[in-house]
Amino acid sequence: MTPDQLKNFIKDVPDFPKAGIVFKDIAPLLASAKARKAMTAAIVSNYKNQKIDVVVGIESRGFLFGMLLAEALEASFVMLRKSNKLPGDIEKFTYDLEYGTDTIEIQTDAIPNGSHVLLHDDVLATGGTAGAAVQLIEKIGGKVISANFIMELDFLEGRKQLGDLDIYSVLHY
Ligand SMILES: O=P(O)(O)OC[C@H]1O[C@H](OP(=O)(O)OP(=O)(O)O)[C@H](O)[C@@H]1O
Ligand SMILES: Nc1ncnc2[nH]cnc12
Repeated sequence: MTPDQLKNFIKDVPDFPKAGIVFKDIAPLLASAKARKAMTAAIVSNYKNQKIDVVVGIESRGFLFGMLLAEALEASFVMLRKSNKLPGDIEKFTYDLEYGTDTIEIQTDAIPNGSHVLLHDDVLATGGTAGAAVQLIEKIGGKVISANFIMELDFLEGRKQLGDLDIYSVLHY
C-alpha cells in the first residue's frame, strides 16, 4: 500500500477536541488488518539495517503500533506513560500540547544504559511530547537513534523540537 492509499485509513474529525483542531483519527487504520500490516511493514523496512534494542511507545496511541514494531524488530518494548500510572522510581517531564499541557513519565530502570532506542508515537504535531520523550529517555541512559510516527503535521513544525534527530514519518499532512 502506498502512503496515499494508507491515508484513506486516517479520518479527519473537524473541531475535536477543541474548535479549530482537525483531529486525525487512526481508528480506521486500527480496524483494518491489511492497513495495519502495511503501516507496520513501511516502518520496519525503514529500520531494517539498524540496530534497535528498545522501542519506546508514548501513551496511549503510541502503544498500539509501538508494540507491533517491537515485535517485528525483535526489540524490547517500554511504556512512556502519563502522570501517576507507573510504579517505582520514575523520571517525569511536563510539556505543551497542540491542545493543552501534559506530563509524561518513565521508569528509571526501564532501559539498559547505552541501548539503541526507537521512539514511536502516532502523531508528531507541535513536537512537545516527542521532545519531552527524547529528554526522558536520554536522562535514564538510552540513546535515541530515531523517532518514528505514523503521521506528521508538517505545518506545526514539530521536528524543530527534535534538533538533528533522525525522524521517519510515514504520512505527511
Ligand atoms: O506533538 P504534540 O503536539 O506533542 O502532539 C502529539 C501527541 O498528541 C497526541 O496525544 P494525546 O495527548 O492526544 O493522547 P493519546 O495518545 O492518549 O490520545 C498524540 O498521540 C501524540 O502523543
Ligand atoms: N490534530 C491531531 N490529531 C490527532 N492527534 C493529535 N495529537 C496532536 N494533534 C493531533
